[in-house]
Order: sequence, then structure tokens, then C-alpha cells
Amino acid sequence: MNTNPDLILASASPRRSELLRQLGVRFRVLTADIDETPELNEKPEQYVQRLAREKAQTILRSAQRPAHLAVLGADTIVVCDGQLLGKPADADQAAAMLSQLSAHTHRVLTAVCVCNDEKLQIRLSDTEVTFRALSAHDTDCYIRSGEPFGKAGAYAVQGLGAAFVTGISGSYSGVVGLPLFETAQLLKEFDVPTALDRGCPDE
Ligand SMILES: Cc1cn([C@H]2C[C@H](O)[C@@H](COP(=O)(O)OP(=O)(O)OP(=O)(O)O)O2)c(=O)[nH]c1=O
Repeated sequence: MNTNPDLILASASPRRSELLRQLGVRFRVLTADIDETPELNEKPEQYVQRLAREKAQTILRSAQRPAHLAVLGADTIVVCDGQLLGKPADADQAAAMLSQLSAHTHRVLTAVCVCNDEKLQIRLSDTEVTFRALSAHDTDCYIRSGEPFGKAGAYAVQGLGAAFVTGISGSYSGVVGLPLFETAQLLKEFDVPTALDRGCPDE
């Protein structure tokens, strides 16, 4: 959706592009590479919102951005037993994350930030996800599928990982990486049209 975009999506995540397309937003992707190291004593809610803001602001300040366009950045983390789980660096980390999630309820936090030259707004989506107990065979096969990599908490609810999920309370799209209710609200505040605002969806 590159012709006459109404928004810049500051994300390399194919899931975020897919979800934004679901709203019928006309956007262009520019990716922001930021340092994702948590600060000392930073709470998960603060961390995820800071990262979403930094992703959006990095692109807002970049020379590549067409001056009039608002920018959207987002970040997703998993919090289990008070511990923050990001994207696993390797198979061992993925196995450790999955064993932590097994037979537990965890939270998935996704922050969305939209900004332009005048203002910046952030929304936070907080969803509870419950996993069934995972066997060593489940974990091994799942890691070999490759799906855990590039995903916060080492799973994808929109993929094979759905077989582990017994329940969700909150925003499904937030777990996948972009909470669409909150996103649509933010876009309205920035006068970025969705297909609903245009009166009919893009074909
Ligand atoms: C929990 C969960 C996460 N994820 C993904 C969403 C995000 O892409 C990823 C979390 O990593 P993020 O650091 O939030 O995003 P990203 O590195 O993929 O992309 P960018 O920083 O360029 O925006 O985990 C799923 O796809 N499904 C899930 O069920």
C-alpha cells in the first residue's frame, strides 16, 4: 500500500503490516533500528511504551519521512511471573521461555505510539493468555518449526502456537502485535483514515 500513504508504519514486523491493512489504512513502511535494552528497574509497562515511542520518534526525526505524515510505532512483550520475555536469541532461550509459559497465565503488553510534528499519543493493550501444560516433545517440535523466533515470548498465537492457548482475555490483535481497537482510536485523533472513514474498504 505505497501509493499516496496517509501514515508511516515504523515497523519491520509483517504481522503489524498485515493488521494495519486489516483496518484499510494506506501506509508506507520505514524501519527503525533501536536499542531494546531495558533500563535499570524499568517496569514492563514503562519499557514497552518507551520502545514504541522510540521506534516512532526515530522515524519521525529521519530524513526519509515525508514531512506531513504521522508515524506509528509499536512494541510487544510477554510478562510471566513478573519476568519480561522478549524475542528469544536462540533455541535454548526459546525452550526456557516456553517452559516458563507452560501451564501458566501470562500477560502480553503491546504499546502503540502515533506522533507527528505537533503531538504524540500512546495506548497500551494488556491481555492475559493461558497456556496448557507443554511436554518436552511439544517444545522440541515447536522450536524446530522455527515459529518461536522473532516473536515475544517465543510463540505466535496466530500460528501453530495457538495449539497451546487455552484462553485469552483482552485483545487478540494486541497479542499478535498491534491492538486494532486502540490503533483505530489513535488514528482518528491524528485524522488518519481507515476504510470505515473512507466509506468503503479498499478492494
Ligand atoms: C506473543 C506474540 C508476539 N508476536 C510478535 C509480534 C512482534 O512482531 C514480535 C515482538 O517483537 P517487537 O520487538 O515488538 O517487534 P518486531 O521486532 O517484530 O518489529 P519492529 O520492532 O520492527 O516493530 O512478536 C506474534 O507475532 N505473535 C504472538 O502471539
